Amino acid sequence: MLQQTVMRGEGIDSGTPLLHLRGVGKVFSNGVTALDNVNLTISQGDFVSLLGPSGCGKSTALRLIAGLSTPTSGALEWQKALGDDCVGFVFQEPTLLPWASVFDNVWLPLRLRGVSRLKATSAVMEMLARVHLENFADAVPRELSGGMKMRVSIARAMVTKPRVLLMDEPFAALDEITRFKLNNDLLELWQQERFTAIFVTHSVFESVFLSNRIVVMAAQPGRVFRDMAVEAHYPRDEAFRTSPAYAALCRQASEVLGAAMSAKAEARR
Ligand SMILES: Nc1ncnc2c1ncn2[C@@H]1O[C@H](COP(=O)(O)OP(=O)(O)OP(=O)(O)O)[C@@H](O)[C@H]1O
Repeated sequence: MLQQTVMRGEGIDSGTPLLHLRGVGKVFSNGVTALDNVNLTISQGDFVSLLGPSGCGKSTALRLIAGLSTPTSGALEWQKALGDDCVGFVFQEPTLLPWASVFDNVWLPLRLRGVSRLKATSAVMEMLARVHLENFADAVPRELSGGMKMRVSIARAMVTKPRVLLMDEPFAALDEITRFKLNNDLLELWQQERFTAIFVTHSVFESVFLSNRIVVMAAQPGRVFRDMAVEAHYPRDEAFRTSPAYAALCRQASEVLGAAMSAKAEARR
């Protein structure tokens, strides 16, 4: 099994299946087959990236996993029923309430569950500390950089301690240096909190840096092209980012992505 070959950080509970996608398909009413016969198992504690060209169904897959959409064929099977708080979602845009403070933005999911501001204080401040924003609780979004806004968005998604964090190209709009920092912070958070991460990206470099598995997808129809293990130890840091091992893994993933894109071209002929 793939997960057995993956080297993980100390104490992360991985390898137990959490979610199976069995023959999952999604055909939209306009006739587009966004996903065709997707078979995938996500294990507890995985950091899985969905990598592929535009239109290969990455966001559609994430929306199905989030329960925001239903498959037109096949089924998603969770090993244990997930409660309402068990899935967090981070989008490409941070989508913060512009008039509310950082604290109040992060409090929002707890507030919607009836938790008072006072009772939420320790959870909110703990989450802000985890994303290195404990000194910005009273700031409003316009006072923050793009990277800080995204940190708030991650803190808001994590404040309910979800078991699964779904991220749809959360760092795509950020400059490269900010993106590197947020990649580091996200990995640190993942190792501390031990959630399962499913991360959509177009970036080979980001997927290799973050993930223990990369699901490379092909388009037309959207499908899984290759499920690759990223065989590198956590924690991963700047030394890893500049290592020959990282470069070799990026080259390997680029080659698979290239093959997935040619598979698309062949399917068109
Ligand atoms: N609601 C919808 N109705 C009709 N077609 C849709 C809908 N949502 C997505 N599609 C189509 O399904 C296919 C897969 O879309 P999806 O957004 O999942 O791909 P993606 O890999 O996330 O793309 P990108 O990387 O560009 O965001 C595309 O051809 C898209 O146009």
